[in-house]
Amino acid sequence: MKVLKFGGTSVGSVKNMANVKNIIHDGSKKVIVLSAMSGTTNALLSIAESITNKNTNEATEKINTLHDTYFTVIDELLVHDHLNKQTKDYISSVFNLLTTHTHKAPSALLNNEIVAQGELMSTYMFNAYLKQEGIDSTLLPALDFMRINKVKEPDMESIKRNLKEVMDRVPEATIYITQGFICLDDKGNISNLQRGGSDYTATIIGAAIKAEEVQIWTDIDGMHNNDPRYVNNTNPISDLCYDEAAELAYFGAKILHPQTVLPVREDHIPVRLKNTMNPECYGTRITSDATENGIKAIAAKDGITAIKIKSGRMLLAHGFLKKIFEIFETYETSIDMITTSEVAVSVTIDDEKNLDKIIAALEAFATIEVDKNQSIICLVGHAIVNHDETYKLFQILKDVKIRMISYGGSKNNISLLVDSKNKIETLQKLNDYIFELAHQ
Ligand SMILES: Nc1ncnc2c1ncn2[C@@H]1O[C@H](COP(=O)(O)OP(=O)(O)O)[C@@H](O)[C@H]1O
Ligand SMILES: N[C@@H](CC(=O)OP(=O)(O)O)C(=O)O
Repeated sequence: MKVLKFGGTSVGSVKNMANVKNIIHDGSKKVIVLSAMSGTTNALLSIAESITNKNTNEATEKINTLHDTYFTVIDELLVHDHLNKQTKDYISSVFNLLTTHTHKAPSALLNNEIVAQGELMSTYMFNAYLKQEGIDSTLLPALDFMRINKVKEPDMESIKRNLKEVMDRVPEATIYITQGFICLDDKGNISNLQRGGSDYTATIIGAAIKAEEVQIWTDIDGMHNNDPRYVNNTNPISDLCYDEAAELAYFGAKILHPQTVLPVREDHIPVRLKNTMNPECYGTRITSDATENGIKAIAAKDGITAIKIKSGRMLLAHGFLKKIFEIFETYETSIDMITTSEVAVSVTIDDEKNLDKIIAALEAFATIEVDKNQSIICLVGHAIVNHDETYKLFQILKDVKIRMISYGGSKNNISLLVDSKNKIETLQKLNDYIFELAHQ
């Protein structure tokens, strides 16, 4: 069985939902994972924010605007009277729930419940649409099987058990539809797999049912070799190995949630990235096979803070790095990049929540300099550190100010840290040097 995940754009308009219907309607048994319609998760987060700020009128206005958008889509999507009415009744119940939430005390749990409604609405609507089109499908509520544990990782044993149970209730179904992104936490409260988490839902399900393939359907022809939102002349990559895909996703390639490949790599389940608007295109295939050597793709991750820890006297004394790492461990902050010199260590973090406390603790034995608004630019490719063409990367140094370089941490990754205001220029220049000029 295959697992097919369709993202926000794929279910974001009636035209795209028709494309999804055509893609899935081939008679083979499959699990379909849907995200919320594009824009919905942001709208729900914004409603939650108004509630947190105790601005009930603002929250109500936002709820009403979103409600009208949904009713317009339903009228276009569902021309069958009964299905139109039934779906509007369900969507109204969701918006009534949101309205009751505007009078409740703000909390993280309430926010999670609000943000979960996007996937609940899209799956309900799409299931009704398939019924209207004469296609048999069955809704599998993700909250009946998707669980995370105390450390917010998927609880695979319980997911496997619960999923089997809910699927066994309807063994005759050909198309199972479920919600991406949402889950229950270890206490049974509604939670989620973080932004973009529907990709992760798909591979978790893929691993749980030992799927033959997981397909991530989106609005672009697969993983491009650079960020198409900022760079001209990017191209899709046909094949990636799990390591390469994991590095790119972690370092900002928005097309994939950072954890996507983790659940499936052990069982060698292939992941395909495909374009809902151009299904014939090959897309990208992610497997365990090593691919050709050399720089394959570039991604960038924003919101990075660099911390320079200077202490001439103690730096190379043994135990000094341990002391530094213990501080980051105490404040549950992970380090992305690290570079060292005779007199200083520089590290980067992407979570500033405990920055002040971390600085205070480090200042007890070192001088600290902090640079905010940095971006990590990550170059990925099988064995790139040893490749003949990798020297081209260093041509960038004559044009762009680089704050840190990480080379050799893994054979497949070279990372640069630049000021975020130089990110686009750096990405474009790397694209020109590495992918364009290389072929002239
Ligand atoms: N390296 C990359 N390759 C392809 N797309 C990328 C890359 N980096 C960023 N993107 C962006 O990711 C978008 C698709 O991801 P996302 O918005 O999460 O889709 P969906 O809503 O289908 O889940 C693309 O439209 C593209 O702008
Ligand atoms: N709806 C969630 C989960 C998700 O994966 O969405 P998308 O597939 O559109 O990236 C979000 O916006 O974060």
